Amino acid sequence: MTSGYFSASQVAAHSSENDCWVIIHDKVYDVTPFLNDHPGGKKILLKNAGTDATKQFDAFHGAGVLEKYGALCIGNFGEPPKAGAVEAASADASEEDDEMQFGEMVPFGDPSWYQQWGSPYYSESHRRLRRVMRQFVDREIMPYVHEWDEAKQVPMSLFRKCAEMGILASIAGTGTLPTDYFNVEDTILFRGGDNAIVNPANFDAFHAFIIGDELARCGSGGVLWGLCGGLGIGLPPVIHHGTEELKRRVVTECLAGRKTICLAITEPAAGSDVANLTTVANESNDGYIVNGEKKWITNGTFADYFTVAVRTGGDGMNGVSMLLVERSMKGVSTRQMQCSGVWSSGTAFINFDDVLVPKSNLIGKENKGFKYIVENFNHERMGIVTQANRLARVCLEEAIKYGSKRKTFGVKLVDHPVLRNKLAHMSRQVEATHAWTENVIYQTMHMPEDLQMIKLGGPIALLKAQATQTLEYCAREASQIFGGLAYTRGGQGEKVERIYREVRAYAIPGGSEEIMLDLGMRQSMKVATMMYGAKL
Ligand code: HEM
Repeated sequence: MTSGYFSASQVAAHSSENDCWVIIHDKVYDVTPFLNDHPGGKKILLKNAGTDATKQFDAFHGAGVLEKYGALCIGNFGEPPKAGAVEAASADASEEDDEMQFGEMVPFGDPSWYQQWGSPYYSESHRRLRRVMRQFVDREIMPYVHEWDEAKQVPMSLFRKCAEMGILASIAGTGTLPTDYFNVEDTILFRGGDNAIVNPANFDAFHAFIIGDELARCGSGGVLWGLCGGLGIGLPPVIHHGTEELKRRVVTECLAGRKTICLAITEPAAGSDVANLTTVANESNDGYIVNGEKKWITNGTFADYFTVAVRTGGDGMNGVSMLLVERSMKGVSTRQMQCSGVWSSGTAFINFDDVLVPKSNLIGKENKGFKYIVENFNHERMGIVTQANRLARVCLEEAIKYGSKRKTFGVKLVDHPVLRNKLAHMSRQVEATHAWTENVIYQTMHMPEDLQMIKLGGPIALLKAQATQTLEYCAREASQIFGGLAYTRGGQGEKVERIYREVRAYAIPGGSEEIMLDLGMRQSMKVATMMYGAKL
């Protein structure tokens, strides 16, 4: 893009098939090389050639299109700014960090603390972080999501960019930063001590929440699972229980975005019933010989490392261990599964065929694997809650934006009471889920860890069900509002169509809604009687 300025008459002079310019949102685009490729056709562009086509453009396109086709932009429309105006504008921008207002101000399109509501949870560093994360997602992720989804993979370059930001360390860090395994000074978010966007010494669970929430604005469970689905659940067991050698090698490489890891527990027959898994690791002189199959393994198609639940002992949960299997080991094979959603996350079927794994790849102690798996459940479920509720919010935001421009029978969609009723039900659920999430996050920061396992397990299970049912509701209602546009891939209904297909990828893994609801109540009843003395 150039920074030149063009007047209306200059643009009007370019209105032929060989030389076609249009003005959209005060920018000038030379669409000549794009005429034959325009999905809406050549004619419609020529009809608007040389004019300000903002209104027509907005009627047919989603917000990300201009970002994606930025190369067509040749300059600005109108008069160049007067001297001094640029400095004044940048002074305003630097003050923005302190502002209570941030985002597009679509009602309920962002959490309430973005819209001038007070909150005890957030300070200046949280406000700085949301701004930087938003820029990152808008530039580096949002324009490419559809492409990655169709290609069924996220590029490795995204992992490296997220590592440079410091995002990978935040995802793997279960509420704190694993600073022993990456250099904070190499990251954009955490370098510079007191002058950092977030001083690593002050990093808290709300910073991690903002990172997850802002990432999920991309509107793709595939990208989110692709980036976080292995790292957030496969790496913590290594960080917490791996040998120093494993940590130095594996954790460091994964946090640098050079290698990827996944968690392999679920099996074709046992499903997620860990106590009944059948993948075996038999001890031999040289290590363990692993045989078995794993299914629905997120990131399994591309991961370099597999944190695998294996049977090393007798039946039940006390015979389960965790082993780090490496793709480079002979006998490991993976194939992509064809799923209804989260396409770019690399869901895999995995075969282990006489894989020899050295003893040094044992994670923690033999037959203690079940404990290590359960330990990370709360963290995993809070990650799902964060993503699911933001995806629900994306559906709401998209529906409000689309409903505010689309007219039927001469009336905007949002002016039909029946439509507003849908938006109202979406809004109240998203806001309630967000407030409950913040409350639980606050508890994770102030409650001793051993108590968290007991007291928060039930509420977090219920919260997971709350978030995924909110997502299901919002995806459905947004699809109804978008009509045919949410029934086709790409275009204006792109996010809603994709999210609708991805609902099950949130409602089932990490504990299905049915199990979460039952566990949530059972656990809460137990805590009430045993810890608070309720006479039930
Ligand atoms: C820089 C200029 C433009 C670019 C880069 C562009 C790009 C695109 C893209 C990528 C699509 C596919 C759907 C989507 O991803 O949203 C599309 C569809 C379309 N565009 Fe454009 N477009 C431009 C200008 C215009 C203008 C000025 C009009 C005038 C009305 C127009 C009318 C349409 C129509 C009617 C469709 C089909 C919508 C549908 O399938 O529902 N486009 N355009």
